[in-house]
Amino acid sequence: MAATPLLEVRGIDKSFGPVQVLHDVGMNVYPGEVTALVGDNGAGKSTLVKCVSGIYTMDAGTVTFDGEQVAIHSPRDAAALGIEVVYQDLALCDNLDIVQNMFLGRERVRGIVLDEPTMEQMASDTLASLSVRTVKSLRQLVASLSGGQRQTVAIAKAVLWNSRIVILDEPTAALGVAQTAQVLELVRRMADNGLGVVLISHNMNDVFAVSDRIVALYLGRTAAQVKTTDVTHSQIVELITSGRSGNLGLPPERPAAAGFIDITPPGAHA
Ligand SMILES: Nc1ncnc2c1ncn2[C@@H]1O[C@H](COP(=O)(O)OP(=O)(O)OP(=O)(O)O)[C@@H](O)[C@H]1O
Repeated sequence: MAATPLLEVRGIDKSFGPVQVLHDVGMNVYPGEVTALVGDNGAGKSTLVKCVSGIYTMDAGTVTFDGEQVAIHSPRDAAALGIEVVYQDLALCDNLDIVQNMFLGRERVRGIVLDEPTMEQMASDTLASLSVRTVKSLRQLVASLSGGQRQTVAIAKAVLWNSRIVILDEPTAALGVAQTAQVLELVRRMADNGLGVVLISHNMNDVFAVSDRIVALYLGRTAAQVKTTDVTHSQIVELITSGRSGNLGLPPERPAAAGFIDITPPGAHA
């Protein structure tokens, strides 16, 4: 596990008109780790991710990437840093095959024709790097894939672009037990390959099965950022539902009002 965050967001405020949705939000994402982003419906998870991925402009706050403060004004800025988001609807085209989907909008060309062999090789290498064995042919239409396979293609598509951080929005929400296990394995493997992975999830089993850290949002504020091994299911549920957990033993010098709480003892990140 890394000592230095790959992505560090601090003090993010975001309002829609008169309604402030994010208040002084902070989150660290470490390379080689899965950071679960949890919170009740409307807590601000999607809004935070949209700020980090350049879809929304934040009203205040800083983003540090790889130790340098950066400005993310558009999805293009985020992609240039290697931040990719896999949304719940997956945005795959049913009438295209796996390779076509993975390169959609970023096709490789040789001269005036598409460089199919290179794209196929890159798609194949990416799936192999993730140890994906569930896809039979790269030329299969996405329409013929199961939910888990579609999720796999969407994740591989995000990983393909020299990504450093991949943010997954509820990747197992529509999946059965076996497919959920496969996708969680994939999530773990991405982190093991050195990526910083952010997993938005309402499913505490998934969160505890695969994450290294948990960031809990409550009513648009960071209620806690903790190592997964330092907390229990019920403490996280308490944080999600009330914004506090009496059992967490938060240090008094870092009260909840600071908006960013990391109960990991200093030096224990490594
Ligand atoms: N474009 C928008 N305009 C106005 N309000 C918005 C907009 N997007 C989100 N909100 C509001 O911001 C708050 C946070 O929403 P957000 O979608 O970020 O929460 P979430 O934690 O992702 O929830 P869920 O788990 O239900 O997806 C909600 O009260 C929501 O109604």
